Amino acid sequence: MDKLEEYRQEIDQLDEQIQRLLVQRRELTEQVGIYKREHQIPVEQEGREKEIYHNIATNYPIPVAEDLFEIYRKIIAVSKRQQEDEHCE
Ligand SMILES: O=C(O)C(=O)C[C@]1(C(=O)O)C=C[C@@H](O)C=C1
Repeated sequence: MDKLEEYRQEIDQLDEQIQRLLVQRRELTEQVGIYKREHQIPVEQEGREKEIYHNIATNYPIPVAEDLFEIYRKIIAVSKRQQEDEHCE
């Protein structure tokens, strides 16, 4: 097997783990959404989002942290949309 194929197999394995974790995260944020609805708490929690970005900035050097910020902006946007949709049900 050539080297490129080997790299891609490794990427596939990592992607499986990432997807599994993202689905677990999604299930949790769904529960958070239900809790917020029951307790009339707004979906968007700016302070919590800042904490998440702060944790990333603390754990990774700038170029890596910036890439992670970009990915997390999307993850959090999707989880807020999911919670907003639950709010409408
Ligand atoms: O912590 C929350 O309140 C969540 O709903 C989770 C989450 C996230 O996806 O991490 C989503 C929306 C909030 O604005 C902040 C964080």
